[in-house]
Amino acid sequence: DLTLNFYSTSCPSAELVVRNTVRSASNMDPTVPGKLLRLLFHDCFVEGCDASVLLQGNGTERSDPANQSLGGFSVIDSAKRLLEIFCPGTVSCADIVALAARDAVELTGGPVVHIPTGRRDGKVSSASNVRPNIVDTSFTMTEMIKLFSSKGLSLEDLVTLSGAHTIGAAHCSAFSDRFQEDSKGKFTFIDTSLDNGYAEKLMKQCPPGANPSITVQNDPETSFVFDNHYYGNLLAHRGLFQSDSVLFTDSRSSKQVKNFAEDQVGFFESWVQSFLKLTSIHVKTGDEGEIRAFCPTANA
Ligand code: HEM
Ligand SMILES: [Ca+2]
Ligand SMILES: [Ca+2]
Repeated sequence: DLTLNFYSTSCPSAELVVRNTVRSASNMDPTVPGKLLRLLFHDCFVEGCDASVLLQGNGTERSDPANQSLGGFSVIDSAKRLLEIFCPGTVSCADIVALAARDAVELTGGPVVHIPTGRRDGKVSSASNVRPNIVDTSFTMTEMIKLFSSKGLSLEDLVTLSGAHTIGAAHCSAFSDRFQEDSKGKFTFIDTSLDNGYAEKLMKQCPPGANPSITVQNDPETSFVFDNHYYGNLLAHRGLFQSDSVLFTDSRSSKQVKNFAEDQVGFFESWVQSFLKLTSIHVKTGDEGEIRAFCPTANA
């Protein structure tokens, strides 16, 4: 099992080193926290929270198109490099990913979460495991509930963890399925439930043929602050992805969305619980897996 302060004797500075690395990287590049938080999600949903998402090479998870827009790898590598100096062969990459995401939330104003550690690094990473385990923005509510429940996460966890979209950014391609090109080459929004002003703004930011590297902010007013503003957006019909909007349009979750929009403390309390569940999915402990020496490759 995971335990609080797993490294207290083997590597007392472990959590501090991760925190300082995340802090200085985020100070230099404010897009870092969003990247680290999403990296955790994509790690934990595929093979559990085991750093499988970090492995490089042909046919690994990282090579799957669904993972092309992930980032934050260099921050994890920097923390690992330091930890290998202080306490060689001790702190897993899986724990670094979880701690870094936890710190990213706290650094952007979100709740403090004390997470247990002791995760071991996996040796399996296969691109073919990515699609069946990662939610696509086109998923229906029922499909999302089903996938989350296969990870031990409830509908309430789904609504809470989607609140991660209060920070970070997305590429135009991530929501282009909500646009439609008419016969004159004019783009319109298919999804008429979307706020008009917001839809127009998005279409301006992502014109046809736009540079594929352009990103838009998930939560335009406070995209660098971990707050409950995301839920206010959903109420105002300004959810960026179809999978965000549906949380408010579906009667199974609309009440929770409304509650969180009105009550940031309630959202934060729920976040702590759901984040603990997310970071515990299928963890490897004891003598399972290994402690990698270098996060992008399994030990020889
Ligand atoms: C519930 C279904 C979810 C879907 C369909 C979804 C989908 C997406 C997509 C398409 C992007 C944009 C990626 C890009 O174009 O660069 C994104 C960004 C992001 N997602 Fe999610 N996501 C979901 C849940 C989550 C969860 C549970 C978390 C974490 C707890 C999360 C954290 C993030 C973050 C922080 C970003 C911003 C990344 C950045 O700034 O680079 N998402 N998500
Ligand atoms: Ca994994
Ligand atoms: Ca925000």
